[in-house]
Parts: sequence; structure tokens; C-alpha cells
Amino acid sequence: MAEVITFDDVTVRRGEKAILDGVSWHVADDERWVVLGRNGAGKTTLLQIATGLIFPTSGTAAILGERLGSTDVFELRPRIGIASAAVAARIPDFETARDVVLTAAYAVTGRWREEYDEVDFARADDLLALFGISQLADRAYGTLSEGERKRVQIARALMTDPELLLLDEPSAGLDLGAREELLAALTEIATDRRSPACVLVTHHVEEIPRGFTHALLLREGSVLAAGPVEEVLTARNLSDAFGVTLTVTRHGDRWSAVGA
Ligand SMILES: Nc1ncnc2c1ncn2[C@@H]1O[C@H](COP(=O)(O)OP(=O)(O)OP(=O)(O)O)[C@@H](O)[C@H]1O
Repeated sequence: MAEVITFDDVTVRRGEKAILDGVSWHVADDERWVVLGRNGAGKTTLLQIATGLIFPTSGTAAILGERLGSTDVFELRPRIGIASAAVAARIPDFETARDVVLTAAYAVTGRWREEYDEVDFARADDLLALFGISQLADRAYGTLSEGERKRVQIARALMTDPELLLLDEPSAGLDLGAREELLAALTEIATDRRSPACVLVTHHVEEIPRGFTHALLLREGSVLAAGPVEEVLTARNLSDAFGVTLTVTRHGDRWSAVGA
């Protein structure tokens, strides 16, 4: 198996503070990882390195075999699909759902004069269908519900057939029904062998889709635990990560945590 993320002793400093501190993390191309940790633990910073958006202050990070600092990140970034609040904030309200997905082929938001092939239109429509939102293809993004927008954002992240898919809190702000629908779509992706390696950041074990194989727990910028989900998602580890005593229950391939 090839490695898609290789972090060795990665530290990111901002002023006096190490917001990531000696993080070593290896992700293989057939793995689906969830990253958990309390507010400020460093999850978004970790994803920013995995996207090539920021570089480590010290240590080494390689993404898709390309070492940051000695590769052209503008060539690297199209190989990575990302759905995050930061990307979503750049989507114009007037853009149709289909165009939000389609324009990822050019790494732009807002259609202008780019030329698209039939194959691009077909892929955008297939992705809308995968997420059960074909009927919304011609609706303006700004008129969609939060759950519908999340699905459009992830469809967009998959448009370029990326080798690595990064999802930053995909279920945040969704009601229970919308969350479960989104998790079902993510399970389809996670369990499809043709899918890219995935990393999903969340605050809640209830938001881990079935099919995710590994977990990384961050606490104050450091790795508290990393490995197969069933080894990492223990009451002890999660209590340590979130600073509160938790009882953790596994329901088949889903998880829940409550205060003990
Ligand atoms: N440019 C910066 N300068 C100073 N501190 C920063 C900077 N960027 C991030 N931080 C701090 O680094 C820490 C980690 O931030 P990060 O956004 O990675 O955490 P997070 O785990 O994603 O948090 P949340 O769950 O709240 O989104 C936070 O304390 C944040 O305030």
C-alpha cells in the first residue's frame, strides 16, 4: 500500500506556542481516518498541512509522496479534494448546485468562461446522484438547506477524482436526519475500494461514518492515540482527549459517548 500522508515529528509554531507538537502520522491509501479532539486541539492545522496550505515549522510532511517544501504545491493541490467551512465560504450564493460541483474541475468557484467537456457534466451529475441531490442540480446554492449544501460541498471535493479526500466537520450543523443521510453517503464512499483515502475531522464520535478504519486523537497539538478505531476509541482515550470522564459505547460500527 502506498502512503498518502507521512508526517514525521511535525511541529507548527505560532509565536511562542506549538499548535502542533511533534506529530507523527502515517496514512495508507486504503485507510479512512477520523481525527478527533477538543476545540483548539490542532485538527484544522493538521488538515491545512495535509492540503499543502501551510508547512511545518520543523519536521517533515509528505502528501501523496511529495515532500512539502520541495514540491510544487500548485501541482499537488488538485490531487486533493477538500470540503471545509473555508472552502464553502468561497461559493457564491447564486451558483447552481451543478456548477458548484462542476467548477471544481478548474479549481474555481463561480462559472465564467471555462470550457467543460461532456464527461465533466456527466461526472458532476453522477456525484449529485450519489449524494441523492440530483433534483437540486439547477437550484441556487444559496437557497439550499445546510444539509443539502454539505452534500454539494463533498460532491465538489470528489469532482477531480482526488487521491486524498479531506473532510473538515462535514456533519456540523445538521439535524439528526440530515446527519444520518450524509453519514450513509460517506459510508458508501468509505467502503468503495475505488475511493480515495479519506480523513474526516469531527468533534463527535457519533459522527464517524461506518467504514472508517482508523482514528487519530489530538490533545493540545500532540497525538494522544492513533491506530485502528477499535483500539483508539476507548473511554480512557476519549476522556483524556476531551478532558471529561466519558462512557463510550460501540453499536456495530457506530459509536456514542456520554458523560460517565
Ligand atoms: N495563526 C495562528 N496564530 C496563533 N494561534 C493560532 C493560529 N492558528 C491557529 N492557532 C491556534 O492554534 C490552536 C489550534 O487551532 P486549530 O484551528 O488547528 O484547532 P481545531 O482543533 O481545529 O479547533 P476547533 O475544533 O475549535 O476548530 C488554537 O488554539 C488556535 O487558536
